[in-house]
Amino acid sequence: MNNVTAAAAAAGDAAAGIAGISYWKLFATFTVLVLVWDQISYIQKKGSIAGPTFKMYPIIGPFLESLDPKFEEYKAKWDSGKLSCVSIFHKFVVIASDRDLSRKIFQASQFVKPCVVDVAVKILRPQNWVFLDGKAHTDYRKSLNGLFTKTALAQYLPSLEIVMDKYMEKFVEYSKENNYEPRVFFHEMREILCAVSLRAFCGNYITEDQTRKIADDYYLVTAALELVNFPIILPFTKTWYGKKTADMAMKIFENCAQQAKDHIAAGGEPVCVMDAWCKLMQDAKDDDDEEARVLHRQFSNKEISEAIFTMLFASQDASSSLCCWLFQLMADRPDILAKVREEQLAVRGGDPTKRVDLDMIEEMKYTYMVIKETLRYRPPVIMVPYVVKKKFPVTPNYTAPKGAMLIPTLYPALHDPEVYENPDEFIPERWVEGSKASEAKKNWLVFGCGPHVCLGRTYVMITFCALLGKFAMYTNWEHKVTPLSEKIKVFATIFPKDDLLLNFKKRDPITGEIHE
Ligand code: HEM
Repeated sequence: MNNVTAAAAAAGDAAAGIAGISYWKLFATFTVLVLVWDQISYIQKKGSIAGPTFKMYPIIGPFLESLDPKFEEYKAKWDSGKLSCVSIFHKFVVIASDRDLSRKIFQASQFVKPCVVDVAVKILRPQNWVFLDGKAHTDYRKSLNGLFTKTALAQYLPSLEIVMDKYMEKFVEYSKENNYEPRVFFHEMREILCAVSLRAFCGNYITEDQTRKIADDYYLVTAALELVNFPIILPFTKTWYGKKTADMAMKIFENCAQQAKDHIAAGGEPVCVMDAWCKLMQDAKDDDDEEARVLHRQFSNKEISEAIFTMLFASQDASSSLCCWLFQLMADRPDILAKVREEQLAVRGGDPTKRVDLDMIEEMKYTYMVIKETLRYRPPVIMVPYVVKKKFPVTPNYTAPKGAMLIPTLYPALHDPEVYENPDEFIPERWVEGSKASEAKKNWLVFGCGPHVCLGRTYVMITFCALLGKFAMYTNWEHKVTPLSEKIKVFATIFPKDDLLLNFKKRDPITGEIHE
């Protein structure tokens, strides 16, 4: 007898006993029916893919484990089969750990759309563009793409460099206060990334106090939007604090949007994302091209603030993750850092005070490879949850049911030994032009692919080349290696498990001398 018929037979027996019994028996029977239904439903949805034969814990499934996700448990799941599954409460989750299946899911917009936790709609607001699907989403994306082209990014770089300079001083100062003993830098890395992003998005319209407030409180949003969270916002819960923080940030952004509109209306040059957006709107107003007028219609301050919040939301955790691993890896591999330093002086023609620009960044070939390898070795986003809109034949043998969560993974494709020799080693040189790794475009899933591919992917590469370059020249940092440094902690994205113990000192960019 197979599992499905066994469960159905049990349901039949239970139903037969209902007549003429007391309330508690009725209750017990009802409970049994629900439990049996839960197992049958799971077994049917699971079909032939990898996963437990029955739900080990009825109804809840591995809910308790999912509250504290462990990288090793995810990895074991990926290794269990190209498609595997798990069921938590009524949610049936299918995980694809194969490169081609992941790509297929990312690109199947007729069958899937990004999955957001119920509470995200309340925090990011229902009318937010991230919840758009199909053509409406593609059109909105077209209007945002112009804000992240290389030409647009070049305009933001000078003000980003000022933020980087300030944080180099700060990091040295923090270390001095701690007598240059290694201390946790996880929070400081999140702070610098938040400050850099907010300067890129809002320019000088956002004050330092506002930036600090958002940077300090932002983790409340991450915590509120964890995959497993209570869907109703009750006072003083994680989601309540998350919503308060998001509302506070969007209020600030609304105000910045008006200032950007005024600046562009007065003939000012764009120096941040909001400026660039207002300029596109202004130019489109007088444009003969109907499409340009539609794409760059007059967006309200509220709309701009909500879109900017999604950019912060999308960038903050992933960029902080990259930053933590990058500084850890560079400290642990002085040979690689020495090459970065050499290149940084060379692209400035030996003058370290030369301000960074796009042409200079395009010459930073080695630094670029270091960033790329960090993203491959420790991809900040390891999985992206999608939801099935209509029955989706993922393989000839398996159709994902409507309503299931379908999760393409990124990590396995980026550690594929057939493409990346010794995938668990950090080797920037594997990215030289024409190499096997650089030709394997299909494996490069760090930023996803398809209609929702990361909006900030070029921005990430450019800002991190600038950031690493500046820190490498002007500071020296040491990393206290612990048994947990290389272990992975999952907090939306991935971080070193010991929260990154560092100290920073000033460094002379020409002589390499280190000062206390
Ligand atoms: C290391 C840093 C980053 C990583 C690894 C990363 C990765 C990703 C991934 C994997 C996705 C999902 C793609 C898909 O479903 O196909 C995504 C989406 C997105 N990212 Fe990033 N991201 C990073 C930084 C940023 C930054 C700095 C921004 C700022 C603008 C940004 C904006 C977005 C947006 C808006 C989306 C949603 C796009 C859409 O739905 O159309 N990301 N990112």
